[in-house]
Amino acid sequence: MHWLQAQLAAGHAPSTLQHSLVKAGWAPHIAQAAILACTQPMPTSVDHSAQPGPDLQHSPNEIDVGDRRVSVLLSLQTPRMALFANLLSDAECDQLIADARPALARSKTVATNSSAEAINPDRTSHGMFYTRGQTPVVERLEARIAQLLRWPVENGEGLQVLNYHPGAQYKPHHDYFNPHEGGTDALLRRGGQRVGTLVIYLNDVPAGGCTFFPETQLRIHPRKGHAVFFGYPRPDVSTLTLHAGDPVIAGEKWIATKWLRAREFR
Ligand SMILES: O=C(O)CCC(=O)C(=O)O
Ligand SMILES: [Fe+2]
Repeated sequence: MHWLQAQLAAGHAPSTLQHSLVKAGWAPHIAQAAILACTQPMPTSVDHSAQPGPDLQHSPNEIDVGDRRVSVLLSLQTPRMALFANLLSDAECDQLIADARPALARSKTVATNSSAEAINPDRTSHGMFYTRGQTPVVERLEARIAQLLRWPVENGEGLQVLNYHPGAQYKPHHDYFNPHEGGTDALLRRGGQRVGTLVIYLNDVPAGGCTFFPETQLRIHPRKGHAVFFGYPRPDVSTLTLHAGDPVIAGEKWIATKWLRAREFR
């Protein structure tokens, strides 16, 4: 830590230092966590006001996430949202799809009335979950997300990959667990509420397949390597985070979704 602090103080870029640590044999997420600890105050579980999100205080147009620079294309206060480009390279998107393909099954969503997984007719895509750090690309991506959204890797659910064919969609929903439904208590035991979502686009969709926010009439058009973040500090409709996956009209849509929990997700 002292060495890192000295290097940073001497003006070495966090991304350069991270490369050095990884070259020296550090796991990418450990290297990134060490640099994060030296450069940014980490939210802790005792800080109940902390929320995930990018640091946009000084209107940066790019954010250093360790091993690349992510562009900020759009940001909004309410709903709390940001659109990013260059989170992943084309090759990384392709790799995530290739590794997910064999594991695809009919998508399931968590039915909060039973806390069991069930086929959900509102979601006509196919999907799978990676475990945290399951592949090198997943590990790299999770480290970038932690830096980009200033939220610990451990608070993230495993990355979910969804594949939509023409006609497939995800009807309007909230990602937080409804506090008034019976199964929610059991879900909250694994890491508390969901407090933010990052939808990552893994391919270009010729037509349709936007992520749509009906309350603001905002549409995010999918673009390979881009990602949209939205945060919801309360599990409440006032966050204006109702959203949907529009039906795909032509081609296919592939996304990876990272849900962030209030606490460590186990
Ligand atoms: O398909 C989309 O664009 C949205 C996906 C989504 O809402 C989710 O994965 O929670
Ligand atoms: Fe969602």
